[in-house]
Amino acid sequence: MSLHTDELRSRRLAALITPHQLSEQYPLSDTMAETVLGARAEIEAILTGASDKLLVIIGPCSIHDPAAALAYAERLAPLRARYADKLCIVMRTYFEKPRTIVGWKGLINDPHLDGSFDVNTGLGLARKLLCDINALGLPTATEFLDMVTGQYIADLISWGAIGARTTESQVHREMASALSCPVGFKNGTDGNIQIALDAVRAASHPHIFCSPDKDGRMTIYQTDGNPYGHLILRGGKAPNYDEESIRQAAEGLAAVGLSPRLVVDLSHGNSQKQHQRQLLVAQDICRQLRRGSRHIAGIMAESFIEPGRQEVVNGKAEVFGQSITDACLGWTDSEQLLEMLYQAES
Ligand SMILES: O=C[C@H](O)[C@H](O)COP(=O)(O)O
Ligand SMILES: C=C(OP(=O)(O)O)C(=O)O
Repeated sequence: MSLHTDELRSRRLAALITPHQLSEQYPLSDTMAETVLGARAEIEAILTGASDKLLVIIGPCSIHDPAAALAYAERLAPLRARYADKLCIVMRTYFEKPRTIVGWKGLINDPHLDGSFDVNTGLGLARKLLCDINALGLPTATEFLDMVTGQYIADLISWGAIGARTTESQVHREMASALSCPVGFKNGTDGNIQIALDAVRAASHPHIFCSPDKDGRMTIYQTDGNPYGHLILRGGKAPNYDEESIRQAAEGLAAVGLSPRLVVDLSHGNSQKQHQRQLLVAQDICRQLRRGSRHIAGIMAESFIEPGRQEVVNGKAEVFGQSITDACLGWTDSEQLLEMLYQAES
């Protein structure tokens, strides 16, 4: 055969480590597994309404520096314990970023921040960090964006998200139907909630899903369906955290036989990407909680050690503990946010 008709626009860079090889390097210990299984059960009870606790998914927009993320986790872990009677605090550990057009796609894709795309190193850094954080007794949350890389870390994740840009994607719904953790679906970037309601329903069904197995063999999986899919209101062209928007969304869930309990993202479209506005959104949510709202199962916040964001220059992020993607609340505001949520919970 002398003529080639495919692989004309791609070239091999390197072989990918297998999930099994990576988990041999960074194994899931019994302590970590207890953190994961305990948090998943807690979150499931919150989503069904069996528990009155508030789920709080909080942490950086993206992880770019494992040392800074671990320093943040070491601050957050004692607060998870302190507020455990009313809040279920889970750290955002986002390693894959969906981009509106192009941009840095996260620690797994480009761990050195310089376009060298050392994916095997990125996977190792991500898995090691998840082990370290779960070993602190702090559960972790992530967005599942890539169809392959989830297999390397899913055993260490207590809560998953499908993002606004992929909620309508059939393969992401199929992946969610297979995941062992509860999975939230964001409304669309334009504010469309219907696609997320459809996604929760689709993911609750069994599917045939093709994915690499833990040894990297392409495999046909039969999924069971995920009974803990739920809606995340993240705003769109306009915010959707107000009482009326939440009531309408809950009605939409109930109308199709789903639990009318949902998560509100304080950031993204709900804060119109102004990080400080997350506190204003939180005040409104606290007011709704004090008035006895049964629809708000949880919130998500973007928070790091330093407030705001920074640009990466020549592959370097100068400020320790500051986001390189969306701007985040700083630590002092994050502490205030958690105290405010705790006080609002009856
Ligand atoms: O949460 C992060 C961003 O909002 C998301 O990745 C999109 O980013 P972009 O619009 O800067 O590409
Ligand atoms: C990308 C994110 O959110 P969204 O999908 O809502 O834009 C995120 O939470 O990091």
